[in-house]
Amino acid sequence: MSLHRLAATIESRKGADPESSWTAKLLAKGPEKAAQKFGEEAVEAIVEAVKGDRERLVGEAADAIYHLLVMCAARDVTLSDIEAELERREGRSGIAEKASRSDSALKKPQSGST
Ligand SMILES: N=c1c2ncn([C@@H]3O[C@H](COP(=O)(O)OP(=O)(O)OP(=O)(O)O)[C@@H](O)[C@H]3O)c2ncn1[C@@H]1O[C@H](COP(=O)(O)O)[C@@H](O)[C@H]1O
Repeated sequence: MSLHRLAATIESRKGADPESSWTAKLLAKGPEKAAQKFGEEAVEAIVEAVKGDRERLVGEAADAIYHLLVMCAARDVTLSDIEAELERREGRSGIAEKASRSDSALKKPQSGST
């Protein structure tokens, strides 16, 4: 299933019957619960990555991505919003981005300094 199909399914579950849909049930519990579930699933993926179990990591990564999208949907952040942010960053190395952040931190006056 493509991420866009998954995101559209999640969106369609807003207001659906929580008895028939896990997504609707989770969304009905609010953004905090969705965030908690994403945290749990992310930790499970981390555990499998550290252990090096490739097959289980695939499963946990899928759970984590699904729960990340539900958490974002609960705050009305769409996959398109995330893609737009990724596109904005495209072509800019993470190393250059980090360097520009530490440059600006150096230029920033320290709090309490005169
Ligand atoms: N990708 C997923 C997906 N990944 C994980 N899950 C569910 O997420 C839940 C999390 O598992 P847990 O073991 O943590 O759940 P739990 O222990 O019952 O939860 P707690 O009581 O601990 O809170 C399980 O019930 C999984 O089935 C998912 N549920 C749905 N989807 C996708 O979303 C679509 C719509 O699903 P429904 O909204 O259920 O129709 C499906 O067709 C899938 O494509």
